[in-house]
Amino acid sequence: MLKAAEIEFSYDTTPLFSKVSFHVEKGRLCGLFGPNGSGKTTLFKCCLGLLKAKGNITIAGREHSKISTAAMAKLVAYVPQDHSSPFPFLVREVVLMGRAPHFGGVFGITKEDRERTEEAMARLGLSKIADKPYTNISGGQRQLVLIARALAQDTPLIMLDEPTSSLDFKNQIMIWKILREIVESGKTVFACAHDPNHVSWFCDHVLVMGRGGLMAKGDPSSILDEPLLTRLYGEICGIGTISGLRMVYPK
Ligand SMILES: Nc1ncnc2c1ncn2[C@@H]1O[C@H](COP(=O)(O)OP(=O)(O)OP(=O)(O)O)[C@@H](O)[C@H]1O
Repeated sequence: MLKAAEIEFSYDTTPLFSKVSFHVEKGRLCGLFGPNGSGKTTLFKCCLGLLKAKGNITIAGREHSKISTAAMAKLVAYVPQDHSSPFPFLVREVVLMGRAPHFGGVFGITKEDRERTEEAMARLGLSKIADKPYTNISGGQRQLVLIARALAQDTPLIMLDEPTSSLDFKNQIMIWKILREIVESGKTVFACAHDPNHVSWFCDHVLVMGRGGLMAKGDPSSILDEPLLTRLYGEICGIGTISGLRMVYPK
């Protein structure tokens, strides 16, 4: 679904990362894991064409630089790490914006657009705050609204940058379960995550960013082992099993 070959990007004279190659396969949930500042958001922005990288990126078999903005909006939904709006749009209006790539010319907003908006809000438990201004809700609620907007956009690929960073425990698990349902319906999800447990519990595949590029990729439970976590964070992580569930815990 998303293929990157030999990607290199620099903000200044020194590359932040180079030789980054990976494949996010269709119908899979791929995690992007790595320490603060390792370049995960930057790599996402390169994949989305928001930053220009060296190398080759294809989405759904099409070379990324040749995809128009309108076509890209039907292919990929992006949930940024944080977002604020200067305008007091209602929650419902922000979610409806996800439908913009589907608005039908003179027909404008259709019944289907409105139904998909209501469905996405209901799925994320937002219906009760649908008429509240987006500027007057909490950071966690804003994060849920952006995820709802991406679901309403109904694209084959969804990219989420730390989608659960502002959420309480219940909502974190709800989001990961929804992401699983999405991939089980045939769509593809690529998500940055900081919690190794979330990655190993919910992702099919993981890419690990280290200093200068990718340091590992593959099956999360075997890749995120103690030696790798020690290389990333020092000697702070142990790995055990509780009720059959693999658990990374602080030593
Ligand atoms: N616009 C920018 N100009 C210059 N340097 C930048 C810019 N944006 C990010 N950086 C630098 O690039 C590096 C990677 O940043 P990036 O946000 O991609 O990391 P990240 O892995 O997503 O981090 P985090 O986990 O903290 O969100 C950091 O050192 C950051 O300071």
